Amino acid sequence: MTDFDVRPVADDERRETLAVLLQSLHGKPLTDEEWAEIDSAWKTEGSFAAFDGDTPIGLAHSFGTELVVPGGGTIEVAAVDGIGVRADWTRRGVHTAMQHAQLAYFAERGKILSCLHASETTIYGRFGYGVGTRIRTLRIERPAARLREGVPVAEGHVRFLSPEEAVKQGPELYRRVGLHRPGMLARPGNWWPTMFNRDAGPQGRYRLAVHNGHDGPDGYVLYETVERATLEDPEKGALLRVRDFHAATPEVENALWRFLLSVDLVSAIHVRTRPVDDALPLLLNDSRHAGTLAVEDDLWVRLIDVEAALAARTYGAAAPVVIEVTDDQLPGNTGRYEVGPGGVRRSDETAGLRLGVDVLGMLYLGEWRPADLARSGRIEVLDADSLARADVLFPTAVHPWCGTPF
Ligand SMILES: CC(=O)SCCNC(=O)CCNC(=O)[C@H](O)C(C)(C)COP(=O)(O)OP(=O)(O)OC[C@H]1O[C@@H](n2cnc3c(N)ncnc32)[C@H](O)[C@@H]1OP(=O)(O)O
Repeated sequence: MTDFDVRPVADDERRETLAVLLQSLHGKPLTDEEWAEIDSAWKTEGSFAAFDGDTPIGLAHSFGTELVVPGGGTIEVAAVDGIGVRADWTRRGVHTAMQHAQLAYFAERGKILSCLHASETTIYGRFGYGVGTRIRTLRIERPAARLREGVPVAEGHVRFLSPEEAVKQGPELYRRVGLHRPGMLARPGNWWPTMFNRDAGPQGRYRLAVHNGHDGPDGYVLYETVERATLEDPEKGALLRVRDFHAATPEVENALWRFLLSVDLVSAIHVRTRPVDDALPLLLNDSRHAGTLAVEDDLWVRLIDVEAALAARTYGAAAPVVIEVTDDQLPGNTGRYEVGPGGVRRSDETAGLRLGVDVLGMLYLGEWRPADLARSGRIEVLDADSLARADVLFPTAVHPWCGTPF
């Protein structure tokens, strides 16, 4: 018997449930003006809230979008963009109840996968989520860092867009960049007012620098500068912090790095959300000018329909393996699957590897080598040759990367 209820969020409960989420993240409720900006974009589809009587005490919010899988195909997914429980209600099963309702809903609606960025790594594993992609945080020392001679740089020029132009042109810019890595997400219409316009729009702190090539805009970087001068060091240049950085080709990316490195009165550049295999250190005159501050978990992946998800991606050239998957929350996923370049099917054969659905989420986009997950006890190896084949089948040539905050 619980002393709270969990149910879908009604239209007229959107603002008060969002206030609970913001409070759980130590934010303030939105002003009328701020709410007006996102009102029509903050939908309720796939969102559940917990109530004590009529009072909201927790929210699990999501929106629908598409995700690129290895091989370049896209699948329909739910992006869980906000989970929070009021601090005086935590550790009483509120989140667990909202998760169960939300996962069951995703399964009923035929979602193949759900994904999220986690505030803490200890929260989501128990619900079947695993670390599907990671990010690398880079810090670049200026003014010493510059591009090496011979680095291929796209022809074109970089121009700022005004906040009004940025808000209008953001969606088209992202579309032109294209979804070119596993792990990238399409950004639906409601993503822009809630995530991008807030930073790049008229009240935002960020500048949008767009690279224009022969065929028009083909990359952009959204950044802010933070003053670092102090009484003791009045000449210290600002910190340039990158928020969103996308380019259609490596050459355009290099052109945008060249631009960032050229901004005057900047002592360091900080960029948190780069792919693990980001090429920047290799582009510089001295690779030590780009230090890696961290490699962290980024997109957490939860397979909702294991068979459909496995069938949607491609695999490396090796003979198939049979894996045995366990999923306590969505037991229909529990079973054995034969996985290989020729396709995926349910199987009655003996399994070579045994793993939980959370670990399958780690393998799914290609970020991890199965051998590393076996060494850490996450995969049970029943047949060593299956593990060797899985090491060829699952990892991708480039690291998967999301690149979209939500
Ligand atoms: C996608 C995103 O939005 S990421 C943002 C997530 N939200 C936040 O970080 C906001 C602040 N935190 C919160 O709102 C809450 O603490 C939540 C949502 C993380 C957890 O909500 P709760 O209602 O307390 O979770 P619930 O009571 O269902 O606990 C489930 C289990 O997870 C554990 N757990 C929950 N939160 C944490 C945590 N932060 N660290 C470690 N364990 C945790 C609980 O101990 C419990 O374990 P048990 O079943 O073995 O006792």
